[in-house]
Formats: sequence, C-alpha cells, structure tokens
Amino acid sequence: MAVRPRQMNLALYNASGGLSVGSWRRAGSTSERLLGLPLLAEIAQQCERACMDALFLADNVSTGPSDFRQALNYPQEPMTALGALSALTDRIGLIATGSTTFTQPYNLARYMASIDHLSGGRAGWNIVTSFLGADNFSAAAIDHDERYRMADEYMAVVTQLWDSWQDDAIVDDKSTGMWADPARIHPIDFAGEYFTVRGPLNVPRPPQGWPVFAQAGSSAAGLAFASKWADLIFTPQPALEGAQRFYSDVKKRAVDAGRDPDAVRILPALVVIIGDTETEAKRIAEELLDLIDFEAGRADVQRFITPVDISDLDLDEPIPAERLLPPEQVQAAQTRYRQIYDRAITGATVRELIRFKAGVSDALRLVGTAEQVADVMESFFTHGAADGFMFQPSYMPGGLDGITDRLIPVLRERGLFRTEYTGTTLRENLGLERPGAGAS
Ligand SMILES: Cc1cc2nc3c(=O)[nH]c(=O)nc-3n(C[C@H](O)[C@H](O)[C@H](O)COP(=O)(O)O)c2cc1C
Repeated sequence: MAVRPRQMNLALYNASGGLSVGSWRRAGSTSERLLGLPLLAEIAQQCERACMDALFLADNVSTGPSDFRQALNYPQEPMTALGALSALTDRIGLIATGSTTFTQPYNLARYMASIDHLSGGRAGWNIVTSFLGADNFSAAAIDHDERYRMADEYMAVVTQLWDSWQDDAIVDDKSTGMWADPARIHPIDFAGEYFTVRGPLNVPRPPQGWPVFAQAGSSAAGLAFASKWADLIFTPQPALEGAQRFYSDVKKRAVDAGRDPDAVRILPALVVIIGDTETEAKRIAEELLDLIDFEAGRADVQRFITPVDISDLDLDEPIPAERLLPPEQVQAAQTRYRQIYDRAITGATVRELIRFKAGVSDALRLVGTAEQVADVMESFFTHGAADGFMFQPSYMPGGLDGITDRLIPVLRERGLFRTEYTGTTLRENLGLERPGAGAS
C-alpha cells in the first residue's frame, strides 16, 4: 500500500470581524452581518471548499462593556453555532471552545455528543480552563494549577460518560421492541474530588467515540494536561527556534504519557496577511494599524494584562511599575501576560502597548505573498516545529480569501496539503484513531 506523504493540518480560528483590533472598520468588512448564521455558514463553507481540517470557534465567558465597543470575535455561544453549522457543512471539522471551570461535565458531554451525532462525527472540543468569569457563574475564582487538576478529573468524567454507552448499544429491533439494549448502557458512578456523576449519559456514544480534543495550555500545568489529553495543540510561537523547542518538548511529554507522538498534532497559530505583492501585503498591515480605536485597543490589552488595571491611565503614560505584578504571580494566562509585561516593565506607554498588541501578535505573524508565507510554513513543517497551523486572518473576509484562494493552492503545488477529504469524520481526516469503548 502506498504510504501517504505527511501533510499539514490546517484550521481556521474564526474571527468573523477580523483578528486585528480595528479591522472590522475596513471597507468591505462584514461587521453588519456578524450575528446571523449566513456569515458563519459562508466562512465554514469556504474553509470546507478548501478542504481545511477544521473551523475553530473561540469563546470567553467574561467580557466587559468596553469589549463590545469593537466587533467582538466570538459573538455567539460556540456549541449553539456548531449545531447550526452541522446542517450546513458536510466534511469540515467543527471545534467549539468549552470551559472545564464553568460547565458541568455532564452538560459538556451532552453538547459535544450531540454535535458529533448531528454532524456525522465532525465535532471537536477546545478544552479551556477559565480564571475570569467566576462572577458570572455564582462561583469563586480558582487558582491556575488547581483549575488544571480539576480539568484532569473533568476529562475522566466526560470520557467515561461518552463510554457509558457501548458502541453496539443501539439494536433498533422492531420485532422485539428494543431500540437500545439497557444491558449495554452503564452508570459510571463517578465520585471524585470535584465531581460526582452517576451517569449514564442521556446521549448515545458519539460517532467518533470521543470528540477530537484541542488544547492551548502553555504553562507547566497546561502543557502537562495538553500532552496527556489533546489531539490538537494550539500554540503561539513567533519564531522557528522556540517553536522547535516547544514541539520536541510536547512530543516527548506525549511519549512519556504513553502516547504515539504523531497522534498529538501541534498547530502554531499563524496571523497572516497575504498580498499579490509583498508591498501590497505590507500596505494592508499598515492600514490595519491606522484603524485602531485606542479605547477599544485598551480593552484588548486589558484582557491580556488582567489583573493589572490600566483603565485610568493616559494613553501616553507607561503603566506604573508598582502596578505590574511579576508574571509568576498572575493567575490568568501567564504567557500572554508576560508578553505585555516584558514591554510594560521597560516603560512602554499604553498607546505603544496597544499598537504592539494589535500589530505584532504573540503568534507567528507573516505578511507577504502566498509564496513567501508558504516558505515559512514549509520550513516550520519540515524542521520539527509544526504539524500544521491555525490561521488567524487579520481582517475579514479578504484575509480568508488570501488563505483559501492564494495560499492553499501554493501549499498543494508543493504537496503539503490535501486536495480532497479522505475521511468522513474529523478523526479520519486527521488520521487519528477512534477510541474504543472503555478506552478511558
Ligand atoms: C490559538 C489559541 C486559542 C485560544 N483560544 C481560547 C479560547 O477560545 N478561550 C479561552 O478561554 N482561552 C483560549 N486560549 C488560551 C488557552 O486556553 C490558555 O489558557 C493559554 O494559552 C494560557 O495557557 P495556560 O492556561 O497553560 O496558562 C487560546 C490560546 C491560543 C494559543
């Protein structure tokens, strides 16, 4: 049998309004359509025509009024949105973000199992723990590492719930009057430190067994969790060398956890602006910086630097040093915090931090022609730094057109990306095994 050459896994981080903070103001943006289903469906279908592996919907359960001054990038609850997209797409994977801190595992297991059934086996779950948002859930904030301990127990619960129905539980026998065989459906009687769940789930086992797991932890606790559970790992890696270190570290951790390293796919986030010429791409990048609304940009930076408050500062003032907590004391996303902190501690003004955040990204950022962008992607892919990428287009819809109409054809010419889907489920398209019942 011919061995298929290794090819990239490509997903889109959907930011319907564009990822760059002012990009929704650009002529041609679709900001007036952000809330309905048609725009989301068009984006999913465009990615599907390009045979991308998955569409990814981010989520954040803690927002303030100023977050909405600019088009917010996750205006719908993602599980609900995926339910609708299941009906309007056939092949592309559908990944929704769900929080292990604020969603009961029984609920999450139902949502995901249902999306997997509705979509014919295309569901994925981006597993996040949440620091912010406790005040929306009648709960107290939980420290960083404890959130991951809780998430680990959470995974035991949801996987047992998905396995609580044997694959052969549905017999659909009209002659005996038995649709599902109760002897093949089992309570889980889970009693842990954080969760007590009797089970079984009230939804049959998902077509994929378990949905595909995505994760983006970058702290020590986050990485240990991702290496144990994730099929896809999203990571911001601005340069090749750091990405290689991350890649080999995670693959080694996966091996140490008893996993096949190829079954853990590492997808650096890729912020991309593609032009017909390099000059055109750079012009678009400059244009986007000129569209920044600095008050919205302040909220954007605030999200990364919480709990340090910058709401009262003048735009041309630096953050007073005494307000800056050392990164290791920060309970929110430490890597993101550190990125802003490193500049703030050397005296960058709030305005400079906003431009930095809007224009540079913590991720790999490529501005150029399709060939130039493909060169860097290929180099990451062939030099042990990536198994694929999660695209983050700086502006929409043109940013996505650049990916599907210009970049992907170049990747295909080089044999780096598929020309058609080979499977029907997301696991099949990724070449990942389906967990057998009882695999937990
Ligand atoms: C590409 C990418 C997408 C992410 N999407 C989300 C998201 O939708 N919701 C969320 O709460 N966190 C999201 N995160 C944050 C991660 O879940 C994680 O908390 C962060 O990378 C910090 O790692 P740590 O939790 O190990 O400290 C994302 C991170 C990356 C790199």
